[in-house]
Amino acid sequence: MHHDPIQAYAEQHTAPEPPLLAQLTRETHLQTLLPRMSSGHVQGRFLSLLSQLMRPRRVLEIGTFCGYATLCLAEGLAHDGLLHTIEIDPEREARIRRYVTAAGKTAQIRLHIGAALDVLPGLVDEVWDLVFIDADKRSNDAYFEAVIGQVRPGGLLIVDNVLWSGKVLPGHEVRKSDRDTPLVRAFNDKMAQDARVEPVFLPLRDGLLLLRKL
Ligand SMILES: C[S@@+](CC[C@H](N)C(=O)[O-])C[C@H]1O[C@@H](n2cnc3c(N)ncnc32)[C@H](O)[C@@H]1O
Repeated sequence: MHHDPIQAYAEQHTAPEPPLLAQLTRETHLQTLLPRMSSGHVQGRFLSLLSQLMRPRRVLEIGTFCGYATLCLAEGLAHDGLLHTIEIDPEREARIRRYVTAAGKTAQIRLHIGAALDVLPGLVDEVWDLVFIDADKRSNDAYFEAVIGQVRPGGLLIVDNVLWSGKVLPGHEVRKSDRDTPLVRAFNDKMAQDARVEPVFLPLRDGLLLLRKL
């Protein structure tokens, strides 16, 4: 995890990872095939910071995986706040619930197992303060369009992996079989022009796109 010296330096000068999250990272590396999908130390503290600055009443996460970002985004919830998180893979459920319980957040975190576009219609009455889009990347636009009408003005959407390992850059040649890269690119380009949001593209880790709803 510390092969990149800039990453190591950033971690050493960021608030420490809470012990429960360090334990979740270890377990994710030992027990899952794609541990890199999980948010890590610096990105996690950044999500926590945004949550604590905003004090959101309603948070939505699309793509839970092991629940690392879920716990970070829940750190700043208002006293009556709720976080809804959606994960398609039922094999993730037991671990997520175990860590939500260990964090003492069972009353504040609602886990939905299912495909995001099937679950979201059941959440149409919510008004989102903070949304984290981090599921199948080719669907970024579908998730954005599904939720943008429910984000309050001044609310924030965060989209992860918008650098897509650098494959979005103009110089990168996209293989014919690669259906994701053109869609990640198209979504990023659309957001740079979209009058509904003010975008800030942060090259943190695999790229975080911050979108403030106007
Ligand atoms: C990058 S991981 C999420 C990481 C997590 N947000 C974090 O930062 O720690 C993406 C997750 O989205 C899930 N996923 C993929 N397609 C989905 C869909 N259509 N609906 C909901 N979840 C989906 C995958 O099973 C995977 O666990």
